Amino acid sequence: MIQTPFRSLTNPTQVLLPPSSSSSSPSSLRFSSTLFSFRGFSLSSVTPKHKSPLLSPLKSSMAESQKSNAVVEVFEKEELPVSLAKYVADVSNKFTTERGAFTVCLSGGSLISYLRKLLEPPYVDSLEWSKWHVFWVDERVVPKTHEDSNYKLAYDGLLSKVPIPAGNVYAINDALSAEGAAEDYETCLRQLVKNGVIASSSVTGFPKFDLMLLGMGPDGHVASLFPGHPLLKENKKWVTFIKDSPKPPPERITFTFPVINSSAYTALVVTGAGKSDAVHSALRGSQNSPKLPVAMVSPEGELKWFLDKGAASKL
Ligand SMILES: O=C1O[C@H](COP(=O)(O)O)[C@@H](O)[C@H](O)[C@H]1O
Repeated sequence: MIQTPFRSLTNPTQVLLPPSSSSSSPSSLRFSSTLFSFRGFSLSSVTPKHKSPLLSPLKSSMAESQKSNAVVEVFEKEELPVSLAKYVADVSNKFTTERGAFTVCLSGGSLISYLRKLLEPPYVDSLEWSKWHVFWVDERVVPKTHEDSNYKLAYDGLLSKVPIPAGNVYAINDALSAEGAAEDYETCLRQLVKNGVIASSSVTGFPKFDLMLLGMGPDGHVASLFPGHPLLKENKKWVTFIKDSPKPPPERITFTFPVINSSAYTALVVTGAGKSDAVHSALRGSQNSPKLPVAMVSPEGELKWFLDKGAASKL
């Protein structure tokens, strides 16, 4: 399937962060005081709600790793979940219409609470939930009933409240070891690619999920891919495991970067001043500084950052 640019993701209440115009950046970015565009994808209807220092051109460039198909938006606290719900709904509508299925990957942590507006009108009644197929970007190797389970978090906060068929929710097998659960999950994904539920990237050969919803830890980790960990270099497996996660619980399974970076649409949802250093490093860091995992998110499709003012405070 050929992906066409998706053009209905604007919201007139957001502040945009301009990429640098000086540039050792590989991107072909244009910036004016209220809009910037990527590969001709122009956010021309965006009107900033308030004037922000972020709107003045900055000298530094976007980190080399962040491709030109990235959009960064900074939201007022209450507006982030509103805009995120619209974004998810737009991507869902695109894929349910085009191919009769929507494959979406969830992270754990704070992300789930930012999806809360999907549970309200118009989305709760209008989305084609029966066509959703839900996966986890990463999961902790604990029983599904455990407080640390990303499945439980998503089930309690979202999945139990919408009519997604149980068979379309792909939780890990929590009876297996970390290694076994990762293998089992990859086998499941391979089967779903074979029968056409999950698309396949013609560029990378890895599964191409319709939407990847990522969070980020204060240390810059995404999924369960932590700074300096050898798993950052995994380039063959689709799903792998970690037994020494610096953030508890220690045993987890996680998508690898080739899978994360093959997705059609990716949202990186990052809030709080405690994450501002990592955000700065990813978006403004010099090409010579060590790359945080979040800076390695560089998808084949479109990447959109959803930041609050705290997370954006050092940009
Ligand atoms: O451990 C994890 O942390 C990250 C970030 O969580 P947050 O609460 O700081 O947003 C999350 O994206 C990941 O899925 C989770 O397993």
